[in-house]
Amino acid sequence: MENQVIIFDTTLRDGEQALTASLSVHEKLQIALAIERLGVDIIEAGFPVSSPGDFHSVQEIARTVKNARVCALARAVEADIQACGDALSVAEQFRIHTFISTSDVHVQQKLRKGFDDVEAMAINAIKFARKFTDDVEFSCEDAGRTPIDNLCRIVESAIKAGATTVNIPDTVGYTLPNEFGGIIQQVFNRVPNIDQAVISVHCHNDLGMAVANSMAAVQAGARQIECTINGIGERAGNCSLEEVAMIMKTRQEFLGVHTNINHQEIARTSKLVSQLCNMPIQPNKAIVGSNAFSHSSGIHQDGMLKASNTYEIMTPESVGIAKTKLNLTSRSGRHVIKHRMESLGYKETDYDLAELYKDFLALADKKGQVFDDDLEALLFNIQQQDEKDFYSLETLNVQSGGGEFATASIKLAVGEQKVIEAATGNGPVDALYRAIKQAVDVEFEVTDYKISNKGSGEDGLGQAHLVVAWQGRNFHGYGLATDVIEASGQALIHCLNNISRAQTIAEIKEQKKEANG
Ligand SMILES: CC(=O)SCCNC(=O)CCNC(=O)[C@H](O)C(C)(C)COP(=O)(O)OP(=O)(O)OC[C@H]1O[C@@H](n2cnc3c(N)ncnc32)[C@H](O)[C@@H]1OP(=O)(O)O
Ligand SMILES: CC(C)C(=O)C(=O)O
Repeated sequence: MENQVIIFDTTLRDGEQALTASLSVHEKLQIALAIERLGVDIIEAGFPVSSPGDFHSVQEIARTVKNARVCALARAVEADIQACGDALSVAEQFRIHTFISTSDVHVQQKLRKGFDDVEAMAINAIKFARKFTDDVEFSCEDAGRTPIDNLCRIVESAIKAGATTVNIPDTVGYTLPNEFGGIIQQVFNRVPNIDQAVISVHCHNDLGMAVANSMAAVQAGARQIECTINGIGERAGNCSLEEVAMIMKTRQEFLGVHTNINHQEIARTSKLVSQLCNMPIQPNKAIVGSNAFSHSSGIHQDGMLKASNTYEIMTPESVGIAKTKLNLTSRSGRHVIKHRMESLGYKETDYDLAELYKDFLALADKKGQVFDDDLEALLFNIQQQDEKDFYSLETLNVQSGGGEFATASIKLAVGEQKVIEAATGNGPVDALYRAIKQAVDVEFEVTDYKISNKGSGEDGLGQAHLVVAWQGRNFHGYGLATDVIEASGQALIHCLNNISRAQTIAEIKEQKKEANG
């Protein structure tokens, strides 16, 4: 049996059906070109009869894409097939994909026909499509719920009528992997002319089994998987392309099959589709989620530092992601802290690991993830332990709401002095930050500001995270208070104190250098 699995991408057809905003022709072309670069074999570009816009984009994609075969979808209706033929004829080679439902519920309730009528429509549609191209795919919609005798009967008739690919969709994501694999197996065992067509599968993810069902089908002999980037598609989506591609790469020895996918293109194709389709990717999504190659707990991080294959079955580089991330959290251990300090340029003799780790845990318990800048700030704090904070916010008054601008007045302790300032801004935080900037002699720039809540209900606290840039370095600060404006003020003061400590350390280093000649 052929061991290449054909990857049929339907991001622009089934994926596009689930979008809330329509994609322009230019955006669809951009996606098609990225998918072509990814190395898919077939691109299903749309449903030309559905609108002039879709007809035009299918035509543009068919005209432009050269390294993948372009395909378009049609009901078992001649006008739909004619529209596919017209849109695709600009390409040298193309595929027409026609379909009709075969399950009892669809045939009786939706199409309001008998199975014999449906079979006749399928045969007619396939024969008509063959007038435009010799590459015709036929799908038995809702095959997963179709009585097996009917399924085998229509597959045989479709192949006899000229279908070169026959697709068995689990349209509503209903089957279990061994059940779906069993259906494919039975089709192979019972359809006499099965060797004259490629058997394809198209699984939906309503019960989260689209990928597992597709892989079970491949193990039963299917040689085409229909899938989408990031698994987008009707309802809970389709089988995710990046997942099946990486399963077949990572478990190649076990499965004995391969694809033509350029795996290193996966991450950037996924980002492009997510951005253009306005469909964010969940952080824990396999392969392309922002957490897919991040490790957060001490035991895992220690393992990763000793040998990355302890916790990674594939490398981030293999899918085009720059590198593994080791997140510093209160579940991290000493090994990763030491490693991170090394990467920040500190030798073990520059600090006391036990002391730094104690402070790190206290901070991580309070704020969740600890960043490199926080870690350095902790070190500065330890080195300057006897010195109290240079800046502290003593009082704060902010007025905002309704008017054109907000005002803030503050009393700030700056070393031994008390400084009073007031400023206006386009919002309360802007006014407050302007007042603080006036009170301190530091040229900083806020580069990131995030507010989140800790806890819920009346006891909930506002937590502000801030990154400010000063002299080419980033300083991170946070503030926690019941009032989000106060939390924002504390976060900036925290950054300023970290800058002040960095300044002092730099001065001490400079003095030492001068003293040593
Ligand atoms: C499982 C899938 O994802 S299938 C693909 C789904 N994609 C789409 O539907 C997107 C594009 N669709 C459209 O633009 C429109 O639905 C069109 C142009 C196809 C049809 O529009 P309309 O003519 O207004 O019909 P409408 O969508 O309301 O109803 C569908 C009709 O097609 C029939 N139909 C559904 N599937 C098929 C099929 N495979 N073959 C033949 N007829 C079908 C239905 O029975 C219904 O017919 P009826 O009008 O006699 O009751
Ligand atoms: C048209 C077919 C392939 C389909 O989208 C489905 O059954 O989900």
